[in-house]
Amino acid sequence: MPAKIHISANGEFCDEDGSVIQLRGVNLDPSVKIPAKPFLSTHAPISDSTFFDDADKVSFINHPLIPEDIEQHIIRLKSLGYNTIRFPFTWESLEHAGPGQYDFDYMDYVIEVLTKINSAQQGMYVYLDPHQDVWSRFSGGSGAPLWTLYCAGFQPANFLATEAAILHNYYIDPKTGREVDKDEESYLKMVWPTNYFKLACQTMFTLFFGGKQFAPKCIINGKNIQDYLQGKFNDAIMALCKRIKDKAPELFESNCVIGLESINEPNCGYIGETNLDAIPKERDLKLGRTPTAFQSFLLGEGIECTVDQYKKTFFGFSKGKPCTVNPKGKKAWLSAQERDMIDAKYNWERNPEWKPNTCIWKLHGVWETQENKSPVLLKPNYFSQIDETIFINNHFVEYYTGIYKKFRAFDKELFIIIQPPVMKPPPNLQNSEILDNRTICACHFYDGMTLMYKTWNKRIGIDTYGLVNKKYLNPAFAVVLGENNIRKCIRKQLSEMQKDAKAMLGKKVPVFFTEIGIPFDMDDKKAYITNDYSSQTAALDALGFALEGSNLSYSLWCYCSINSHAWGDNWNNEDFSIWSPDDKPLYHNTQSKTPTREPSPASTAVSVSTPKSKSSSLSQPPSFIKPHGKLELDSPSCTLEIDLSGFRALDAIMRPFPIKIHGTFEFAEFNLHNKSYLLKIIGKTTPERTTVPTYIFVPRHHFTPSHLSIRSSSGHYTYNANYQVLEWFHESGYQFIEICVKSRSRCSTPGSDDSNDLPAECIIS
Ligand SMILES: CC(C)CCC[C@@H](C)[C@H]1CC[C@H]2[C@@H]3CC=C4C[C@@H](O[C@@H]5O[C@H](CO)[C@@H](O)[C@H](O)[C@H]5O)CC[C@]4(C)[C@H]3CC[C@]12C
Repeated sequence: MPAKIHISANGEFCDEDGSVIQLRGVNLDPSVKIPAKPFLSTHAPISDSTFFDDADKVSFINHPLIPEDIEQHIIRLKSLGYNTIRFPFTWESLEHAGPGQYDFDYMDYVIEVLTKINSAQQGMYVYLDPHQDVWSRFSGGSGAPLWTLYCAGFQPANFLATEAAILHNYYIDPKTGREVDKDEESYLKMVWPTNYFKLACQTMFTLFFGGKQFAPKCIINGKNIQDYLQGKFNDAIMALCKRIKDKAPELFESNCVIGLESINEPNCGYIGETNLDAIPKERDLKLGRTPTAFQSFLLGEGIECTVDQYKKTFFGFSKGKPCTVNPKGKKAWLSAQERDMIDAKYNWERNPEWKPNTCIWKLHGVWETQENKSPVLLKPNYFSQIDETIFINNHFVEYYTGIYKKFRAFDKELFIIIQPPVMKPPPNLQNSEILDNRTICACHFYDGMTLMYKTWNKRIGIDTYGLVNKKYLNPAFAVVLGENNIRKCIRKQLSEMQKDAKAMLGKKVPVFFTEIGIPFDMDDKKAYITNDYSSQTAALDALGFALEGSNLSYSLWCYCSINSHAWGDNWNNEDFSIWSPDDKPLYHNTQSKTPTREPSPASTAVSVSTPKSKSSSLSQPPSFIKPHGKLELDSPSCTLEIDLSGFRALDAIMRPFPIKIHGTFEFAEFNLHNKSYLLKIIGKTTPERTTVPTYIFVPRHHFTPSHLSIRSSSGHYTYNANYQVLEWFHESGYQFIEICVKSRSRCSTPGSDDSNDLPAECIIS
């Protein structure tokens, strides 16, 4: 069983003896964003009202995985040395039928999936992610059930006409099943996040986090809508956790399920907007038709508006021709009759002041209409706050306190992972009662250029984190030139994110990149025809380089079991999966060796030692080959079966890393081009000669066992090729190890500045 994960005084993941460990893996998987029955990907056209009428009858069973296939997927992930899975699920999957009406069959299916993950060889660490994107499927993303939008008084069937949200589904021609692809009418690449600035999503997040302050009239069943929604959301998450504990307590006891993350990518909605009559200057993302907040209120009430339109150009987003949107009499709000029916169905009783068929922001006096006059924005600064940190330190903290308390009442030892808004620092919680020693901070990182342009630009890069956090007086200063500088800039961004998080939460809180990834459909999907994934490999290598430089734990976005070249991850045209059934032939085409589903021959296990080092008390015979047996390693990073088929950009995904350091981490770098790996650590001081090694994942894919060449500052090693694990028994204090392949006379890892004081090189023969 995997060892229990502890946290060191410096906020690193470690075992009970303080040996530093790294959590590495994927988000498994994005198919949880869409129902499985009926299969409703975002490229299912909406041709009639069943999309909405039957939303309470869907089932998510079989998303993320078909139970029979689980072991094979887990073996594949373990083949990369991965030990951890971020397990997204949606509120909708648990409570689609109506408030408090849980889908226990789905919960039991989740338990089945987790149990199978746990029993696949040494299992995997799993943490749960209540996932959302732009609130829900019905507002262009994933997450919340349809009834939450009804609860706010919305009529989602009219979001298309009022442009309250942009849904991929509306861009599919029901006759052909293909995407409409006519310039301004097409669904633009990465347009879905613009929903964060549209009426539906922005209102929902404002109500969820700040309903009591900004929408006091929105009272439902005696509660402000903020408390109502947060209560239902938290209860649904806890219902799943409790069901797991009741039905399969071993999943917690055996360290399979290790924790829960707070809501994915929380968003401030309108909170903090200073002028509802303008597009905020600080908004980095402007694409397609872009109404101001006030214009979106008007459109929501069926009033025609002429709105700005933005295009992506070489220089970022630039304004094009304005465009007139005419909702043709439709409103984004439920009519009196519709709302009566909905309220009767869900047993809702609303505050009589809450008028139907009316924008709730009009109801709260933000704007008004008078007969024969143009609508007037009365309070352009209604959501304005004294400074930008108000949302994170107040509204977000209030929400987080709710889930924290419920989760801690349920369990004191599991991790709780706090996730601030994307690319922003967390709240200042030092000395707060809601920060404990089993808390982790989640960060997400996406490189703006790679994400928006879907290409790996080796010449020009952007300090995305710096840009988003307004660290530059002029955005032009965020530009970096040349691939090396771009790589270093990404590394600096991740390390700054870690530093900023620790400045807010304290150094004892580990930072975990629970999402990081790249689009694979780069360069207009060229790789799917040419099989040349070099752009994707370079982009992923840059992320790997950045992460390993600080020994950061991470979960790549994503592994999608139903990925296809045609529709990517089956959601909003995204294609972030590191694996695709459509790429299964790739491995055979590009590799000389075929994947093994069996242990490799024993003769590939080799063991070498360095010559006695200057200060060494660990002198060993110059070299020996130890017949290897089972590895004494309680990490899920080990597998005897290896299956690499279907991975894309495998060279960059498959990386050496320290599974467990007998000591603490100093530095690491994997050089993909010359296949060399350098690790620097501070070995633990132990009174006796140490018998505890540092375990390093050394993938055979890069390091052919018969050609391994290793040198280090001290100690000896045993390479177990079956498990792809190197055991390095070293001395205490500053230590390094360099691993490369034998063709070169010496290892020459960039970043290594030790070349002069190295002991004699040791090469395995
Ligand atoms: C020169 C460039 C054009 C400058 C770009 C500046 C901005 C437009 C971008 C800077 C930061 C970007 C945001 C970073 C992170 C995001 C989160 C992401 O959601 C998660 O990612 C997965 C892949 O998209 C998704 O499937 C998961 O479900 C999500 O959890 C969505 C995009 C974005 C908001 C991104 C948008 C563009 C920037 C603001």
